[in-house]
Amino acid sequence: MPNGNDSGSGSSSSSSSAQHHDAPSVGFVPTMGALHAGHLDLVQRSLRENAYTVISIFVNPAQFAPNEDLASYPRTLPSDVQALIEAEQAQKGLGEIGALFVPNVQEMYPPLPGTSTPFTQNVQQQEGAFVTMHGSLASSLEGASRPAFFRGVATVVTKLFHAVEPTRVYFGQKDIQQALILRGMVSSLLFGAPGKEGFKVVETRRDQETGLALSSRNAYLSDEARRRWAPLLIRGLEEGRSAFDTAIAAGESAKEVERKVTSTALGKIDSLAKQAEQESGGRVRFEVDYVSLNCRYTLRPYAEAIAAEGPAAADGAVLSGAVALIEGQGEGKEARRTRLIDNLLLGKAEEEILGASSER
Ligand SMILES: Nc1ncnc2c1ncn2[C@@H]1O[C@H](COP(=O)(O)OP(=O)(O)OP(=O)(O)O)[C@@H](O)[C@H]1O
Ligand SMILES: CC(C)(CO)[C@@H](O)C(=O)[O-]
Ligand code: BAL
Repeated sequence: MPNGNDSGSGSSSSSSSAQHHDAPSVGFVPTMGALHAGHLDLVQRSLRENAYTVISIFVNPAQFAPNEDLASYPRTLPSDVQALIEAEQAQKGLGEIGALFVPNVQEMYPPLPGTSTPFTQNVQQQEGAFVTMHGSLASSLEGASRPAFFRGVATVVTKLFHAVEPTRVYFGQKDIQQALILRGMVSSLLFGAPGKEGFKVVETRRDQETGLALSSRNAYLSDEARRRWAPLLIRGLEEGRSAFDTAIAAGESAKEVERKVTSTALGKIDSLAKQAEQESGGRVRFEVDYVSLNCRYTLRPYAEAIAAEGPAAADGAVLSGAVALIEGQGEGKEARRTRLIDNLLLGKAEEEILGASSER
């Protein structure tokens, strides 16, 4: 058991009425379960930096559109619990798991007093309070493809932060837009727990052999698609990163940098997609949703952001992409569609977002 002192590595400057100076620190890792090594990196980091770590597992219906995969989302609670026990046992520091919070829908979306209306995914029929981020951070990229997604995420995370009152919170770089929005929300809504300094973004954990970003939804992929074809997105982004470094070193204009980076990444993705389609005999195909180079602060398109915000926005950027991998199931069976997202933090973005001193 911790001795009641903050075992954190450096005390947070984010004290608030909810965070007494002598109270033990609480790290919080919100998840939707189906835990993998990426989630466990967040848990391990929290265990190292806090006296107590709280993990939540809640498949939040508000962030799924009615046509999305709420019903089929992987739910693996017994093995999740086992993975957390093992992560805690492997932990050498002082921190321990204080709680695993597994609420149900009724608890997270209680009917308003005097009513009994249950939660509905139909946004027009919803009752109660919901949190919406305005501006380019939320309307671009995933926000453009999944219009109710970030409203659902910001709402549930607000409720979770209220329930847990964490000192520090841990989110993955894999969902970079989510992390930047929630960091912005904490600042915009004057959250005390966590405070601004307590918001941590942890580097994306990848498959060692293929570089594929670990993701609960990878469970939808066949073994072959996961090994051979899904890594196409990160291959494309890596080519885009090289193009960024070359274009910046050559002093190209922001518009040229943006054009070269996105066209290089897209070119690589297209050629690998054609190869996948040919070599799989048409069983695997890809649809590109977006490949985009964006400002590391606002997620506005790179050149537009530099024109509006000045040259400081030029020294780094977020290069991200989303593709659907579609696997035919054989005769008479429906094709299975898996949405993959990934990103690279270019130039100064990496250090600024992940933190110079963080153990990655
Ligand atoms: N590969 C990864 N590396 C680091 N963090 C990750 C990784 N994958 C997910 N996370 C982070 O774990 C937290 C919980 O994510 P979530 O439970 O949605 O898992 P997921 O793998 O992202 O699932 P999905 O497939 O639905 O996107 C989020 O902060 C997310 O960014
Ligand atoms: C942050 C989150 C737990 C909110 O449901 C979810 O979007 C996730 O797991 O990334
Ligand atoms: N990891 C983000 C959760 C989602 O895509 O629904």
